[in-house]
Amino acid sequence: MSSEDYGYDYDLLFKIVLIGDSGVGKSNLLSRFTKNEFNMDSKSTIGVEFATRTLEIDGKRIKAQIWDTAGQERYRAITSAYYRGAVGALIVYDISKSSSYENCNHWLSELRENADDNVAVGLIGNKSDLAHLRAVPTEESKTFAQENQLLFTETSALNSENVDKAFEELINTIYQKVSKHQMDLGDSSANGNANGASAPNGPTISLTPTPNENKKANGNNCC
Ligand SMILES: Nc1nc2c(ncn2[C@@H]2O[C@H](COP(=O)(O)OP(=O)(O)OP(=O)(O)O)[C@@H](O)[C@H]2O)c(=O)[nH]1
Repeated sequence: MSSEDYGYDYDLLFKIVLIGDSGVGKSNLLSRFTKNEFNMDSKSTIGVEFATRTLEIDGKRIKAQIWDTAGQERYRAITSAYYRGAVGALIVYDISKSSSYENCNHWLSELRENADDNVAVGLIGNKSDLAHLRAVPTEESKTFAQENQLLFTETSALNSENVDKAFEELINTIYQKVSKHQMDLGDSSANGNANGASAPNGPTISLTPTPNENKKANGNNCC
């Protein structure tokens, strides 16, 4: 039976989390990728939000469910629930703010402590349109990414530069990990939960499919 027979509109669901300091542009990267929207006056995220976009790889419909939360410490009482079931993460900093880059070490440690060992991770230097205010050299971030086995892209949520590329590279990497895991298991888990990815007609790990595409999950409704 195919997943369509079960009434699902995707074959695999990947939970991806966005992390990074407040104001680096996480919410705008999410809205640019999922809705092609940008908001110059966006307010700090309160609670947790998510939005989805479905892509096709190898003829399979991959639904990326991307979670966004506030970078501010005072809103961050949800850490372990936020990371639970994530198969990918993007650590975002602002290329014009060196403190946001220096804090990437903290975000990487928090991710490693809370997420699955197999989680695929990308580093994003956002606001590349602010080249005249650049405070973080590209080469420095590239080296940091290589040393920590992270994908690396500089993006602009404002003018869309590399936003699709950054998300698609991460989703592709997750997909390769899932495919490899299935091959290692002789494909016996074709509907299964390689690295925590959930398939509609396989066992659901920590994420259940949602009926609505874009949801807000504030406070008690969250996680
Ligand atoms: N120039 C420029 N500004 C951006 C870009 N992305 C986001 N911004 C602006 O940066 C500010 C913060 O953006 P948000 O997307 O709310 O940042 P955030 O990381 O979600 O912030 P928190 O929710 O507080 O964690 C807003 O004024 C955005 O308009 C970008 O690529 N270029």
